[in-house]
Amino acid sequence: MQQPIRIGTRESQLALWQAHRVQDLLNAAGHETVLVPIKSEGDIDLVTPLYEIGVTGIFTKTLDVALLSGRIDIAVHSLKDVPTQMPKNIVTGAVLERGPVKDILVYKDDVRWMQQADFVANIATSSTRRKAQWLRRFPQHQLHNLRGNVNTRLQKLADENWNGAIFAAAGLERIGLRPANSIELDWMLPAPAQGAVVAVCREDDKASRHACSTLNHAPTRLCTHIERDFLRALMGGCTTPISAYAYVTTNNIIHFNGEVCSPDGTQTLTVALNAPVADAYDLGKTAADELLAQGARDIVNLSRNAQ
Ligand SMILES: NCc1[nH]cc(CCC(=O)O)c1CC(=O)O
Repeated sequence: MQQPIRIGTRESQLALWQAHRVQDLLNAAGHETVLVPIKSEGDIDLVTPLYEIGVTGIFTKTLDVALLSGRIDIAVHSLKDVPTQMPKNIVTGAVLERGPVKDILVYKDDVRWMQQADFVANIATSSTRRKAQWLRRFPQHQLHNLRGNVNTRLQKLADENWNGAIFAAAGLERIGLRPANSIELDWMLPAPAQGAVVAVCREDDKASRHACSTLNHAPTRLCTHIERDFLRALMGGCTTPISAYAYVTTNNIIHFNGEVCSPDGTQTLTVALNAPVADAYDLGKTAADELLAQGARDIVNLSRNAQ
């Protein structure tokens, strides 16, 4: 008898939702599955050599270790948390159809202050990308750090005397926690691969890779590939304000928007390109080359020095 496919997930509510989604899709395709929640960090023996072979992502490391050691067969991640360089021997099994892509502001009371040029709002986010774009638009505002999973962050916002906090719409909507007091930040360019979920497999595990392949959404995979290529080429550690969004229109054209920003929001370079789907695979790289030719390296280095 075949063993059920073991799907590894972190234990946060959002991570569990995403892993259940992968499980439902695999079950619908006729596979037996079991969820394996894995405590992140600390409670697992992280063997040094695994880091040396490139397991680096702070959010994804623990699951990748479990995958490489054979404890699970598939690991489910938010693709935006996955380092652009995948660990050795780990490959993409499927990128699911993308959910909501944009960032939202969850606010207290109201947001009339957004129209008041002299109002000093207190806004919480730990993302350098969100900080930079917010300061570019509202240079007088005060920004505050806000860490933890989305549940923790919502609670902190309720407890603190802030005017609002920034979240990915996908994270809150998936678990049904997007408050009525929230607005989409349509002017904010999202993080590369925001709103996309990936299932990764061991490279040599043909059965799991084959099972995953039916879950793959080709347009999402291509768009997020382009966005992540852009990020990789600009290299950008995870602390650099780099944003990217690619989407397909009905005439099979991919539209790409990318941006690199200084941490204080005063310097920005943007690029907008499009190409037919069939020719778009290297669009992210092309876009990054365009920004590098405009001096993007200097802006990226500002983030390095700011850390
Ligand atoms: N950085 C943490 C993280 N990773 C993925 C999501 C949400 C889901 C997604 O963007 O795909 C979040 C929360 C957030 O950014 O508010």
